[in-house]
Amino acid sequence: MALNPVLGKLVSKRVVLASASPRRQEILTNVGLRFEVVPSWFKETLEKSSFAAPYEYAIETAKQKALEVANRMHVKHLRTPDVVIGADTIVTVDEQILEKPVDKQDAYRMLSRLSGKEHSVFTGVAIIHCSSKGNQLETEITDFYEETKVKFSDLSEELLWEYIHSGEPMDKAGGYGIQALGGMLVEYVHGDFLNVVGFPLNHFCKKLAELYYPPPKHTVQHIKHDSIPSVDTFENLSDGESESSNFTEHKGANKLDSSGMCPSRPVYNCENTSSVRTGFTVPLGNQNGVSESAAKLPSKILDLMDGFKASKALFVASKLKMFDYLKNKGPLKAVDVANEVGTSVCGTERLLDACVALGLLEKTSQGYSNTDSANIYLTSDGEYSLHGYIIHSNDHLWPLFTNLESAVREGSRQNHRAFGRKAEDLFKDYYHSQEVKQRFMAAMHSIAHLTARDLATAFDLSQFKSTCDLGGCTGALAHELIQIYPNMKVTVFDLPEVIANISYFQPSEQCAAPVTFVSGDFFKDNLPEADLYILSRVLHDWPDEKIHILLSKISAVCKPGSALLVAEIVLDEQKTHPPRAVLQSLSMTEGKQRSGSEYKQLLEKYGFTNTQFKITGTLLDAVLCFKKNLSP
Ligand SMILES: Cc1cn([C@H]2C[C@H](O)[C@@H](COP(=O)(O)OP(=O)(O)OP(=O)(O)O)O2)c(=O)[nH]c1=O
Repeated sequence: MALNPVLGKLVSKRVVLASASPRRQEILTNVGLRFEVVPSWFKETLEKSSFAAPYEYAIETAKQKALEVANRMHVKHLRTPDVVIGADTIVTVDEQILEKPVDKQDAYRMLSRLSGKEHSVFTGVAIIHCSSKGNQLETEITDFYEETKVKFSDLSEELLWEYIHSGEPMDKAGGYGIQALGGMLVEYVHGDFLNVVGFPLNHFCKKLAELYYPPPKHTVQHIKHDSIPSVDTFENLSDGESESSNFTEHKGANKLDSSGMCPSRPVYNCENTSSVRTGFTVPLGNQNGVSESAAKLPSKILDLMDGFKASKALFVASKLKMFDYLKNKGPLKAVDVANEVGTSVCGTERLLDACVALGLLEKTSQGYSNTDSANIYLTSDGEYSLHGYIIHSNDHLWPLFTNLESAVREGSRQNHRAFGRKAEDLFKDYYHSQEVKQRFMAAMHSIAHLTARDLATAFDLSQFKSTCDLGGCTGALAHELIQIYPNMKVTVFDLPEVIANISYFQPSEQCAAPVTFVSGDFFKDNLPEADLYILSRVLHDWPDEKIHILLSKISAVCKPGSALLVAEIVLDEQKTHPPRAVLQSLSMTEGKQRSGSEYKQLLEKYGFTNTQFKITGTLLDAVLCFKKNLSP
């Protein structure tokens, strides 16, 4: 591939990306670059007014970020990298530099300044070549910047706040992410799209070409910033070494473009487009002082009012295994489904129609059949079956939520009202009644299996030789880890009652290395040795005293440099998003959901630093932190 010779120059080098930005990591990983991530501790506090131009500020910050990492690795960790890459992205509008917003108000201020205008996004990049002479670190610094112009549509107040509440703006310069929801705000992009996302890949490759393939001496005087070799000339570059032979073929740069990722189109307010259904009387006129806009259907509220009916329809159809019958025998008429399931024909027909209305089933003249999603997620043997979790929701969460009013009044869990027993007794029951035990494990397995790939790939975990998933239940995540990191030894540690029942959940095709299951209680027993510990959906469930016991134990067995991966839904700093986490809190377990800064603080208390977050926007986010190195 044409680009290989340039990036191939870095293959034999120890390359470090001095950035916590998941976007930068992704952009460089996508082109097959191998590197370690060591986020910089340099605080972005340079005096902006002391720079003649905004790009100078971005370049200097990038340089300082990279130098801090190079120095720290050299002095503290006694490991001198060959190349350290640092970057800094800023947005400028009306001669003002915008960095990441500090809170929602700040995001609001930034986005309202950008509304309806063109602005510039600058990324400064520093490539530092390091060497060690005696005890001294020697550096050679190359830097550059890239500018991209972006224009925003006019943004309504409502849209601005909806976007801010999505949580997306908070870790991004200018308060938006063009690669995700923020793409909807953008009218046009002039220049390198990836530069806006945080890393100007094209310019970076040209710089490498300049560094590693300097032009013949007699042409040096003709080289200017804007005439460095273009990417399509890279294939002609060769220095006689055959890099391509030891540089593995990799995927193309997956280069995002504004047309593919972020269609420029006007942003519509969904409330305005909701259709008026017949049967509703909507006061449209101005009678009785009711304005036209006040009389619009509040579709969100109406949906919430009906939400419980929809959930229960899904639960009951799942419990009666209707999706299983339809998968195996569909299309079926209501009477056939009723006969299979042993239910009334009229009740079954109503339930099937409700499932069609909810988009779970399809109805034709031949009868009812599953949608593709129903086959995958709703059948009990579907590839990513959520059946177990749906049954848990019906049998366990539904009765608890029925008592929500008492929970709010009393501030406590409602197990005694819902099940006639205290919470602890009930928890013990999970391991006494075989049926309840299987149900609970199936529920945990559903979510673990569905989220396993996202979690296993949220960070590059290839540096860890051994991993222990604490409370890893059926081993769904463990199996995925072995698929992705075949050299990793993975142990699942869970209660004996759980381990005794895992066989049903094991994949039919065994991986190259089997998962090891070890039984024990992570609050009481010794933990297996590992370089990486995982706590997935554990911390939010336990009170502070229990978390103290658990994290103290993990911290005690972790050697410096070992890591802990926490999988939870990370709340935004206001702790009101995403709704799934906030609604889960209502079940009033003794634990709680936490924001990013709360997780960081909690983990630091137990000696874990370098905390990195991967907000997946799906069911679980990932937090990776490392056990602090002892001072040299
Ligand atoms: C404008 C814009 C910025 N960004 C991101 C890129 C950068 O990650 C971030 C700007 O902050 P930076 O300070 O450049 O980088 P960072 O804090 O994320 O990581 P580090 O300092 O450790 O290198 O904003 C987007 O992801 N999309 C966008 O559209």
